[in-house]
Amino acid sequence: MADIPDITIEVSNLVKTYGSLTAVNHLSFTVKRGEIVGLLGPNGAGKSTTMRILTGFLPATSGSVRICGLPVASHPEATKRHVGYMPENNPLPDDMRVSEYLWFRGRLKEMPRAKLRSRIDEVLELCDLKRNRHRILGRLSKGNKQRVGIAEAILAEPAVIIMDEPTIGLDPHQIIIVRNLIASLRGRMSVIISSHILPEIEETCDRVLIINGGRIVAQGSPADLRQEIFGHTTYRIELAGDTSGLGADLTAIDPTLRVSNLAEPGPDGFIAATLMTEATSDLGEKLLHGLPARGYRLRSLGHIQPSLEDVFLAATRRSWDARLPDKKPVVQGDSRAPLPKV
Ligand SMILES: Nc1ncnc2c1ncn2[C@@H]1O[C@H](COP(=O)(O)OP(=O)(O)OP(=O)(O)O)[C@@H](O)[C@H]1O
Repeated sequence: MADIPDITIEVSNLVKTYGSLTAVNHLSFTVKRGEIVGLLGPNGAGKSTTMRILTGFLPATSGSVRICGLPVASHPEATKRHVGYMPENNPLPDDMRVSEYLWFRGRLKEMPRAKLRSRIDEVLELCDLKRNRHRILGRLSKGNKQRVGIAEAILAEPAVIIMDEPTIGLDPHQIIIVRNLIASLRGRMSVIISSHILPEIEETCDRVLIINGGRIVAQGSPADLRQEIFGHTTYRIELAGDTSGLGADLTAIDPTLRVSNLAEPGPDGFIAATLMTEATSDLGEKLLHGLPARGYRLRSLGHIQPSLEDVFLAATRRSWDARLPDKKPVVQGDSRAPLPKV
């Protein structure tokens, strides 16, 4: 891996038009060596088009893509060697056996025979396919077929793996297996996956790019995105005691804490309260110590995070709002979508 640069994917001002439709609209981003990046977007956002340009299967209208420092447009063959690609609904030849297919694909990738034999054993092990190695592809379950697709993508140990909807149509058990498999590539290969299954992106990816209308509308780690889109964290607590000074007590615990909702006391005297903070650090421990120290009885404390789904919906809605022609120009810092209830 010594010859693999720190930045494995560089996308700069990428544009792809189909006739009058702009599917990818001045997209720019980079991916680091060993990083797992999720591409999220509604249907037609431009995810598959972007992935196909990255893999050299589709020419860009303008802009550039570099894979391991090489421009894809002028070095299509050399860059393909650095990329393992699993397209959406990965088509496999129904009449081949698993190991036969991997052998065939490895030879197409010009892997030396001696190395290929042991590498096939390795990827079969990694993808939990050993007991299926002699089975006919057409008779495999959907989950096993997806794993064969991943095995093929990682076979030649490329620096970059691109997977379009790798868990589409899988049952929850198979999703966990494929998710773990992708996570096992962290640090070794740069991985871009597109998915509609948001919890999966959240669990697997270091960073998320949210795409809408061919543009990036938000990016960052799931935690950064929550902060950027919602700008606050919410805690729900149940406490008993005199709450007339709760606001001041919370400020003493952390100046960013405030009460956003206080319910009526229940028959047992406990009150449910919702607290908000703009702090980026977790204040759970401060609350657990600080409230009893100020005379409150604390029965429960929960940390309510907006899900990545909330972030995704808010980010795409924000971009749609910003593009509406009858809207006032969007001022920086004023572009947030109405906050979903969290
Ligand atoms: N070959 C093509 N010719 C014309 N238009 C196309 C072509 N391929 C894609 N498009 C259009 O480009 C836009 C982006 O499509 P793309 O498949 O990249 O989106 P996507 O984000 O992958 O969507 P999905 O999640 O539904 O697969 C869509 O409006 C689509 O209809």
